[in-house]
Amino acid sequence: MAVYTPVSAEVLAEFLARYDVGELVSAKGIAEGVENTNYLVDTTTGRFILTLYEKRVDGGDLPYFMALLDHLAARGNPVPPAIKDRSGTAIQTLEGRPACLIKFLSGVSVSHPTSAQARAAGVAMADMHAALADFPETRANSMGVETWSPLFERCGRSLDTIAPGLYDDLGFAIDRVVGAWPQAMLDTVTIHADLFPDNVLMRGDAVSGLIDFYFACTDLRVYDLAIMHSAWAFDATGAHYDAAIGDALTAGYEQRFPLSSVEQAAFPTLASGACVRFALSRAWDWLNTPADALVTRKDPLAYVRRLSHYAPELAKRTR
Ligand SMILES: Nc1ncnc2c1ncn2[C@@H]1O[C@H](COP(=O)(O)OP(=O)(O)O)[C@@H](O)[C@H]1O
Ligand SMILES: N[C@@H](CCOP(=O)(O)O)C(=O)O
Repeated sequence: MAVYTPVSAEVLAEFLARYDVGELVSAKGIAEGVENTNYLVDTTTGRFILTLYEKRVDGGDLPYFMALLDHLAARGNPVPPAIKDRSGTAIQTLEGRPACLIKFLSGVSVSHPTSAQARAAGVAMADMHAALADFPETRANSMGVETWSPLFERCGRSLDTIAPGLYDDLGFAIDRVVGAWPQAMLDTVTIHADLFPDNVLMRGDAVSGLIDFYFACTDLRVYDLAIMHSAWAFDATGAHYDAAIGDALTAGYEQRFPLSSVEQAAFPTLASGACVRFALSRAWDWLNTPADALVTRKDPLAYVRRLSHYAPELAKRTR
């Protein structure tokens, strides 16, 4: 579930009165998602998403995210900008939380993408990177390479309660990946940094929406592709790589941004970095979310296992 902050019909109707969006017809909490509270809101003029930003999104970052969405939407990318109220304000406060009313995009996120869908998603990422070439704002990656060792140490030996030996194995992988990180050799641009299948809406084989930009930041362009590749091209256990999906995704991306030999050589390190980054954030959540919480915890080991594909030399230390 992802309704951390309840909003009553009365409070929502009053909130919507700030906008030219008609009157409230219905509102339902959206179960998908883990970070924020999301409601599907129907009014007499249309459908919207109401998002209340919970603890992981810093309200101070919202102007950056909203400027990014406006920039992409203005260039024809299928992203949902925030709706502005009558005074031109997009970022509001509701029930003590930062909140935005957001354009609803049709489509569904697919659990098991086909090659055609993976290819279309790769094209959509490339289109997004092209459109962001002249986006002037920057934001440091809050889950970037320099944050991994500190987060790892904060998890500490408790990692071994997730799987025996995980502290040593993940520590070994982090040292190797951080030591090989190709920061200075590659383009740094604005990236999505979390373009998992659940953040891509599709209608058939066409991408109808890219959502959830709340990790967007300034980082290596091909790292964004590596994150996407690691998220799309494996089964849920992380043990089985699907080359058809991985290849289709990359081929779609390369229609616009063919990978240079330097980028190709760096790709396994970038993808291993993605494995480390998501293994760590999932492990932190695993250790800090009560087992009976309403949020479904995501399996950190599914990301540790992916390392065996990208970095076989680390495989003997990972499971
Ligand atoms: N603009 C949108 N249009 C349509 N559906 C959306 C939109 N934004 C979010 N959703 C729906 O809400 C769900 C959760 O959104 P998401 O941004 O991924 O939440 P979280 O940040 O909590 O992970 C998505 O899986 C999707 O079903
Ligand atoms: N994609 C991340 C978690 C971030 O959750 P999201 O619902 O905001 O995409 C993961 O799978 O670990």
